[in-house]
Amino acid sequence: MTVSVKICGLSEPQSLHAAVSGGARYVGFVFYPASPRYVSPAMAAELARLVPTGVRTVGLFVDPDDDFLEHVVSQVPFDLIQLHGKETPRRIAEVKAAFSIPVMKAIKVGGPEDLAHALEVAEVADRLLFDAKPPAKVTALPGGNGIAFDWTLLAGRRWPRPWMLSGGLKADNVAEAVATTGAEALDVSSGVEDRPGHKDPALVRAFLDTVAGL
Ligand SMILES: O=C(O)c1ccccc1N[C@@H]1O[C@H](COP(=O)(O)O)[C@@H](O)[C@H]1O
Repeated sequence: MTVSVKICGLSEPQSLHAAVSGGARYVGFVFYPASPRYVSPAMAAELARLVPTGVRTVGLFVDPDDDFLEHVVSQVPFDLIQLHGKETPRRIAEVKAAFSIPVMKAIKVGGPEDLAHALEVAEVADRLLFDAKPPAKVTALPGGNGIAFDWTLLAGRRWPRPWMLSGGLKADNVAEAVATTGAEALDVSSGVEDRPGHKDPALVRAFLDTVAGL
């Protein structure tokens, strides 16, 4: 089985190179200002120039308004917009219509009830992304927290859209994550960092090598 990988939160040429040379099929840039992985549109545009044909660029946003999306999208070419906030199906449809770029919507999974919501989202989003819902007591970002969820919730489930698994993935748990969920695409951010917001090229390569060996 070929499992594709998105390395998210890239902000430097070295880690971008490690991602694309190691076989990542997607690279993600974070436009959420409170994130340690935030990149300016100008920096993302420079990095996007280094992305070879065949690797897809993803812009990650959290509840963006149209002005902010326009500001970024006019500078950086994206193959996919990732919405990682509280965007409703209606808002997802608006973003698709306004920017003509496919949308991947993050579903925060805490329990089975969140998966019912995913079916509603799948009516409008082009792709789904399952991430962990941080426990209420934890002060956390809307994503990129290195927290995994109960993967058995996805076991045996089928979805009407292509989907990615994310949340707390790293080289030493990814085999179990894929075996449990059947995921054919993965998204990783903090699991390939040596400190918050800083990708370690060696960890990026180790993750990609592990996935390639599944
Ligand atoms: O990475 C971030 O900083 C981020 C900020 C705001 C929303 C989402 C973010 N990242 C996404 O979160 C998941 C899980 O990441 P991790 O591997 O557990 O660190 C992933 O889909 C990232 O794209």
